[in-house]
Amino acid sequence: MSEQHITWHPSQIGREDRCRLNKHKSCVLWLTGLSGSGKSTLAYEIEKELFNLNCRSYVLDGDNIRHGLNRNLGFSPEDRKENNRRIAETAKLFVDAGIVTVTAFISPYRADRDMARSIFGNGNFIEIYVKCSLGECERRDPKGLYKKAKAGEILEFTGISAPYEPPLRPEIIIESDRQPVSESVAQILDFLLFHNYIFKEIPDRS
Ligand SMILES: Nc1ncnc2c1ncn2[C@@H]1O[C@H](COP(=O)(O)OS(=O)(=O)O)[C@@H](OP(=O)(O)O)[C@H]1O
Ligand SMILES: Nc1ncnc2c1ncn2[C@@H]1O[C@H](COP(=O)(O)OP(=O)(O)O)[C@@H](O)[C@H]1O
Repeated sequence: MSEQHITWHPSQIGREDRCRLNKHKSCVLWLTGLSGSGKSTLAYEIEKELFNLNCRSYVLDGDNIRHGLNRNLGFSPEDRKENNRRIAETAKLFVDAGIVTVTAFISPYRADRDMARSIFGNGNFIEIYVKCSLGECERRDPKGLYKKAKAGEILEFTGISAPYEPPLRPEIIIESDRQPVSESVAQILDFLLFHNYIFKEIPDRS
C-alpha cells in the first residue's frame, strides 16, 4: 500500500505534555511467554496495582484483541507476525496518549518482538519474559488447549507443534513457575519505580 499521498498531522499536545499532566511516564510492558505461563494473570494484576498508584494503565490481551481488531488472523508465522505488528502499533498510540500499556501476547518469534521494539523509542519498550517450563504450562492448562493440541485438535500450537523463541536480553525475567504472582508484580513495579517511570506519591485526581 503506497503512503505517498498520506500526510502525518501533528498534534499540538505532545506525549511529554500528557505525561506531565499524568505525573508519570508512559511505556509498554511487553509480556511474552508460553500459553499458560501467566501473562494475562500478571498483566491484569499490574494494571490494578498501577491504578491503585494513580497511574493510567491499560491491558492489551491476546485473546481479547483476537476477538476484535485481529479477528481475521490465525496462528501461522505470517499471521502471528501481523498480529504482533498491529498490537505494537496500537500500543504505540496508547503510549503516545501517556498510558502505561501492558501487552500480553505469546509473541513467540524473536524477529517479531524485535520489530515491535523498533517501533518504540529507546527506553519505551520493556520486554518481560514470563518464563515457565512447558511441563508446568501443560499442568496448569487453564483453557484445556494443551490437551487439545496434543490430541491434534489444535494445529500449530506454541510449545507443542509451533516454536517459542525465548528472549535473549529481556529487561525483566519473571519465573512464574518459581515465584508467586505478588512477587512478580512487585518486581515489575520496582523496575518502573527505579527507572522513574512512576512515583510512589502520585496525587489522587478524584
Ligand atoms: N495454535 C495456537 N497457538 C497458541 N495459542 C493459541 C493457538 N490457538 C489458540 N490459541 C489461543 O490464542 C492465544 C494466543 O494468542 P496471541 O495473540 O497471544 O498469539 S501470538 O502472539 O500471535 O503468537 C492463546 O492465549 P494464551 O493462552 O493467553 O497465551 C490461546 O488461548
Ligand atoms: N506464579 C504464578 N504466576 C502466574 N500465574 C500463575 C502462577 N501460579 C499459578 N498461576 C496460574 O496459571 C494460569 C496462567 O494463565 P494465564 O494468566 O491465562 O496465562 P497466559 O495468559 O500466559 O496464557 C492462571 O490460572 C494462574 O492463576
